[in-house]
Amino acid sequence: MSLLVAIMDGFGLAMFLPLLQLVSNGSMATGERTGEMGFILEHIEAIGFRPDLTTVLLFLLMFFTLKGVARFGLDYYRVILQQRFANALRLRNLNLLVGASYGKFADAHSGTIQNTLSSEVVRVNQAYLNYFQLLQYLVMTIVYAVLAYLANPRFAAIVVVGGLLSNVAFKWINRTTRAASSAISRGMNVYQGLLIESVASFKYLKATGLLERFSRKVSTTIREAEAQQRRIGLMNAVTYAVREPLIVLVVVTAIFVQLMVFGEGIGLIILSLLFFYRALTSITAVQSCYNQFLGYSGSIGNLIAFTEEMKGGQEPPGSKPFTGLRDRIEVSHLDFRYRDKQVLKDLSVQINKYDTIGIAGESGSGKTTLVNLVTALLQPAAGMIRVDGVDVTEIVKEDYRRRIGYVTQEAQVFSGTIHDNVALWDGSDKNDEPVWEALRLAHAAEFVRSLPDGISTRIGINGINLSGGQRQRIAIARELYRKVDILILDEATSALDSQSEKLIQDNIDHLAGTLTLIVIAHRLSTLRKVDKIVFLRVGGDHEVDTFANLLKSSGDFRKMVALQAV
Ligand SMILES: Nc1ncnc2c1ncn2[C@@H]1O[C@H](COP(=O)(O)OP(=O)(O)OP(=O)(O)O)[C@@H](O)[C@H]1O
Repeated sequence: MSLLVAIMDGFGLAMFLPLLQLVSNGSMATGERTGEMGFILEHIEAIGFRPDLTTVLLFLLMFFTLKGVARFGLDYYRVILQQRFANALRLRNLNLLVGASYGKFADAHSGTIQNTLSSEVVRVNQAYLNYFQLLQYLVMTIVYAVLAYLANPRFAAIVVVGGLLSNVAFKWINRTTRAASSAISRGMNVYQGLLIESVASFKYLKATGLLERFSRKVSTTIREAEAQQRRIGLMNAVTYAVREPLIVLVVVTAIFVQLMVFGEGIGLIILSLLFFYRALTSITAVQSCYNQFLGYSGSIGNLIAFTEEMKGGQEPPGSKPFTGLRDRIEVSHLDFRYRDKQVLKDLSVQINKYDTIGIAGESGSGKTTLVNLVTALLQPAAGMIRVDGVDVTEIVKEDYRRRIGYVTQEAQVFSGTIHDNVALWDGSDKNDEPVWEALRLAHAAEFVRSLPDGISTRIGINGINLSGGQRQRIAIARELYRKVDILILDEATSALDSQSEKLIQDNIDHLAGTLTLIVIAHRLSTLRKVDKIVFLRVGGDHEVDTFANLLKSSGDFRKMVALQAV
């Protein structure tokens, strides 16, 4: 399409020569006086048109109309492609993020993820636009150069020389822009990270007066990025500013050489100059597109690095089907370490279907790590976890995890109504009963009923604030609604008052036997009735037994229970 735009434009411009001649002499010159471009007129005459003013004007109009049509197609198609490109980019990276292993995700910098998936995609899209505009202008430059060559080979040589000269001037500008662009991308990663952290820890930072210090760090990063952005702006401004004088310089030189040195006629000079002007405009457009492209090139590097990083950290989806827990989860001789820090050592425990298992131990002893291994979020260094006899790492992870409920320490509440939060937008808007049932089981029905809009009350961001205990009860209700096989309560009762904790405790007792429960608890009293307790110590030592037996056999356990009873 670029080719078509340039050719139609070239043909249209070529019509000015016979027009000039008609106006000044009353007749058209033919042969070498029109240069090699004479073939256009010859063809027009060959198809039966008289070489007069009307024909020339009509064809002039037609060529420029066709150019307009081609230009429309070109621009519109580019927008479509650009949109498609941006979407493909977003979806591909989103899929990579979804498929990434938990370990990879935990190691990644949240600012980088956020920045890459939001601003960097926009910047890369802009780079894409500049890149294709560059190609477009490059095609045009070639066409105009060819037309200029056809009109007068000598001029074509000057176009090439002019282009090469301007290239030297732009080289330095390009280098500076590229460096500034990389610096911006790096700065934006830091900025987004700081922003996320200050939003997540807003209450703490505000209450302790540390928000000031954080915001100072954020503003320094912003200022640095701004300085780099200014450099890019300066380079782009220079590119634009020197463009015109540079073209005029070449044009003036060309006129001078043509008139004074070669004694060329004015008509052909004007036609050649028109092509020159177009070719040089295209060349400088190529230059400025390239410089703008470089301005975003840091983001391309950033995005590619992110994509490669995520690609390298993809979780194998697993191949063995899973339709629900039938018999047991068997943890055998499990070893796990974070780099050189041993967390679990030779741990074996059998979790039968419908069992309730407690995991206890001091802070940092590996309770959460054990659960992450059971849910196959982490891979053991040695040993194995078998689910109904199948290695958990080989099971189709998605199917397996769909059967797992997880209530974490920071109970997840999403921005939406209570109904949305329990049913997670599963399309059951009309039917409230199963949601109420789950709320009842989680002992949340009563407080939900007292809310201004009941089950339709908005919570989370832009909604009402819930207490820590209420959030956890909503989170538990969500898992009960999903009818999972395995429910993991990770410190689920830590934010509850003793009355609510008793209710949840009752619920655990009530749920016990209806699904497989894994309860991580700081308060050992919660684990009094469980079938088995995995008692962990920092460094990997552990004991697995019932509450009563541990009281007898383990001095540490006894001490912890005694301390908590105080
Ligand atoms: N992604 C990680 N990289 C490196 N070390 C980690 C990582 N996650 C946890 N650890 C370390 O592994 C150890 C076990 O952590 P884990 O969160 O499993 O303990 P926990 O018993 O659940 O602790 P708490 O009761 O405080 O929640 C801790 O020393 C922790 O610092």
